[in-house]
Amino acid sequence: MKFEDWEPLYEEILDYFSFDRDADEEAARILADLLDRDDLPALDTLCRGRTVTVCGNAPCLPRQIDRIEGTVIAADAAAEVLYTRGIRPDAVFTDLDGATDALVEMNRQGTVVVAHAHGDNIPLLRAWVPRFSGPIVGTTQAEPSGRIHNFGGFSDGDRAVFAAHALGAADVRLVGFDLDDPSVDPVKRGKLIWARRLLALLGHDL
Ligand SMILES: Nc1ncnc2c1ncn2[C@@H]1O[C@H](COP(=O)(O)OP(=O)(O)OP(=O)(O)O)[C@@H](O)[C@H]1O
Ligand SMILES: Nc1nc2c(c(=O)[nH]1)N=C(CO)CN2
Ligand SMILES: [Mg+2]
Repeated sequence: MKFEDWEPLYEEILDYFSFDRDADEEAARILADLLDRDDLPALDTLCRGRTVTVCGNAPCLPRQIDRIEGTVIAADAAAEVLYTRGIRPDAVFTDLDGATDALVEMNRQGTVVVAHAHGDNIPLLRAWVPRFSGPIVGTTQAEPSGRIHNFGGFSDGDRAVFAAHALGAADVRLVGFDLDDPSVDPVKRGKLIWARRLLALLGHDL
């Protein structure tokens, strides 16, 4: 999605959650300074013309693992659910609130980390980004610039789906998405409401 098409949705999201655009922009600048590389070509190769399965972290994910096909992209903590079951994801979209040493190890083995900067994760960016030795791509939900990309989408899972489409995946499948999950807290509930609206724009009706 082009930023000019994303920006009105982004403004609505900022308003909905009372997030601060200046803080998001500051986070993007900090991430740009922390990164010495842009492994977008690796992420592009994983997606372009391929079947891509994006794994969300709903409680149903373990039961749906047998539906995974093609390139495996995990949304944040879904990566560990997969890894502990013998699947190392090809890429992980994360704002680093679910980051662990296991993600550093997956990245060392070749998993592309797609690290997202926003106004509420600046300390996490500083703590984790320097630890990744493998392929890494930086994203923002604000205006993209240089090596900091914006494919559209908001939460880790829907950003992964937006990126797969933007990078020319032939088919994008979703597993581990339960947008009516009653076990989530109110902020997460809001994020899942937005996920449903955003994913519908790409033809994923969940
Ligand atoms: N029922 C669900 N509970 C949690 N995540 C879900 C669910 N359904 C889909 N997802 C997707 O899986 C992603 C990763 O989930 P995780 O529990 O790791 O969340 P998170 O890192 O706290 O999310 P975020 O940082 O995006 O708020 C979410 O961002 C969301 O897009
Ligand atoms: N400012 C801000 N932006 C976000 C946040 C958040 O908590 N704060 N959570 C997100 C979910 O991945 C995505 N973007
Ligand atoms: Mg997260």
